[in-house]
Amino acid sequence: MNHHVEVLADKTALVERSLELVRAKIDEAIQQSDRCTIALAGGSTPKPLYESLATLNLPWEKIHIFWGDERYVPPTDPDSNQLMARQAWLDLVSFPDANIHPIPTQGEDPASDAQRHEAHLQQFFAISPGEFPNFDIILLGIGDDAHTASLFPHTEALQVRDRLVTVGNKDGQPRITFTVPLINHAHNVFFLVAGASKQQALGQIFAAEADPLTYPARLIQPVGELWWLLDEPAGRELAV
Ligand SMILES: O=C(O)[C@H](O)[C@@H](O)[C@H](O)[C@H](O)COP(=O)(O)O
Repeated sequence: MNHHVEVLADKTALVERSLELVRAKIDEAIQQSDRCTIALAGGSTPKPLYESLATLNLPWEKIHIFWGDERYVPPTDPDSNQLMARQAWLDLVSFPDANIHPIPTQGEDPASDAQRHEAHLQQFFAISPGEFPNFDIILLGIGDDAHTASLFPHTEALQVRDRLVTVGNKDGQPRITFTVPLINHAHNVFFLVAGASKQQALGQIFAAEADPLTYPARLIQPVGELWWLLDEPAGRELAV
C-alpha cells in the first residue's frame, strides 16, 4: 500500500486537488485497460467533486460508475446516493446507461438486493465467487464516528470477508455496502474529508493504536494507493 495524506487549505482546494488526482487516475486506467471502474461515495462532501467532473470532456463511454454504498431507499428518494450523483454529474453528461451500475434497493429485502448486486459485480468483472475484483478508483468519506461507506462501528458488516457486498446498519436503518475486502482490493482509494467535526475521528483513525471495530475506516488498507485528502479544519490536529 502506498499511503498519501494531504491537508488542503479549504474545501475548495480539497475539491480541486481531488479533481486533479481522480482525473489522472481515470486517464491512467483508460490508458492501461481501455476502461475505468470507479465507485462513488455518498454523503455531502463529494458532491462538488462530482459537479466538477461534469464539466470535463472525458470518454464517458469508457468509464463505469458504481457506488461503494447506498441507503436502502428508492433511487428517487432525497437520501439516495445514486440520485445525488446523477443530479450533480451523471445525468449531465453522456454516460451510456449500461455504464451506470446502481446498487438495487427495491427488491424483496436488503439481503437479496445485496446478493443481486454481488452477482452483477461478479458478472461485470467476470470473476467467480470467492474472487475479488480490483476497482480502479473507490471514493470514500468518513462519518464523525469514523464509519466509511456503510461500515458502521461494531456492526456485522465489518466482519464480512467472503463477499463483495453486504448489508450495513446505521442505527437500525439498513444500507447496502461494499465489504472491507472489496474496498481493499482497489488500485486507488481516495478518502475525501472536510470539516472540523471529523477531527476526532481522524485522530483515532491515524492513531498508532485504536480499535478498528470502533473506528472502521482503520480497516481500509488497500493493495493499491491510499489517499487521504483533508481540508484544514478536518486535518489541522494531525501531525502529517
Ligand atoms: O452513504 C453515505 O452517507 C456515505 O457513503 C458515508 O459513508 C459518507 O461518506 C460519510 O457519512 C460522510 O458523509 P459527509 O460527506 O456528508 O460528511
